[in-house]
Amino acid sequence: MFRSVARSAAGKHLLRRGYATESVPDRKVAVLGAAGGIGQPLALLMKLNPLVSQLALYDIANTPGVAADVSHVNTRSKVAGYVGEDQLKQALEGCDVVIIPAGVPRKPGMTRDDLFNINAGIVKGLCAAIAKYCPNALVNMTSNPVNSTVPIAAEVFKKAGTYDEKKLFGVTTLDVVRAKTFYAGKAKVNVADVNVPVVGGHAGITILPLFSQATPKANLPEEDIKALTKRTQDGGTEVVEAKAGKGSATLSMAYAGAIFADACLKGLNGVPDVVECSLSLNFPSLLLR
Ligand SMILES: NC(=O)C1=CN([C@@H]2O[C@H](COP(=O)(O)OP(=O)(O)OC[C@H]3O[C@@H](n4cnc5c(N)ncnc54)[C@H](O)[C@@H]3O)[C@@H](O)[C@H]2O)C=CC1
Ligand SMILES: O=C([O-])CC(=O)C(=O)O
Repeated sequence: MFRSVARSAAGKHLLRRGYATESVPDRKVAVLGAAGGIGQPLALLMKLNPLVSQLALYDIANTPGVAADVSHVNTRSKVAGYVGEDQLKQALEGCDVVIIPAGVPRKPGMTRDDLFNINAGIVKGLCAAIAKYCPNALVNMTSNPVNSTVPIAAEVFKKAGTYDEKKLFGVTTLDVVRAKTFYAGKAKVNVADVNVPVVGGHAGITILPLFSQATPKANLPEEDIKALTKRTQDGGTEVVEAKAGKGSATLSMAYAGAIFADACLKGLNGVPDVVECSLSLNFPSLLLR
């Protein structure tokens, strides 16, 4: 299991498109788990994205209120809230991108793997519905443990005959966001100029920030690189402990999820050279090594 780079398959004839609403195609995005700690700010950020024309907010509870609230923001997309399994079909039909932050977050003392029993079942059910109602959508898996929920989704899609490895992503953008922030602080460079590729998975030592490839170059000493690597790997735990039982990262995760979804939409729209790290099962032969 390792991380791949999501690239747009841009045809030569496709123009780089900006954000002018008149020129961008219609795109439907669904957020599953939209009433949660990540779901709500993510819904707002996707409402602010001019590449989205329809925004479907699905949860097992509380989405009518979230949808009514977000729908008043004066941006392009039309917002609809869907609540309960009976409305999942409507939420998913016609989707181009489905973002899944549904499931329980961890508390201090837990690992992401401790969430497996509950979240595996949630993700399995949602992916079965995706296979049925929007089999061509890009799926941005956010629910933890991402290292396991992505393979679960892949198996559900394989069983349904809809699996496309290029369309299933484990959202690891928060590791990139953290690596960029921590590196900029240590290297004393403008964070807006920083790029740090992060490969691997999304738990502990499977998170591999490549500070040797970071730009702008800073020639940090080995001990600084080690400390930055550890802080990036432990970033989720840092937030879980600071929240002291009230959940895990939500705001920074919503930001990261919105960045990754925006990259997906740009890729679908044919924008060239869109590059974001994500967990992918694209190269299964590497799993055997
Ligand atoms: N990939 C990453 O980098 C990160 C992943 N996470 C993960 O994201 C997940 C969500 O975290 P939070 O939003 O903080 O949790 P939360 O508990 O605040 O929200 C989760 C939402 O999922 C909903 N939900 C539960 N079962 C559902 C189902 N069957 N269908 C649709 N919605 C359902 C709940 O009603 C709730 O509104 C957790 O598993 C957490 O570990 C959190 C931070 C970063
Ligand atoms: O640590 C957690 O449980 C949530 C998460 O994945 C992160 O913040 O990276």
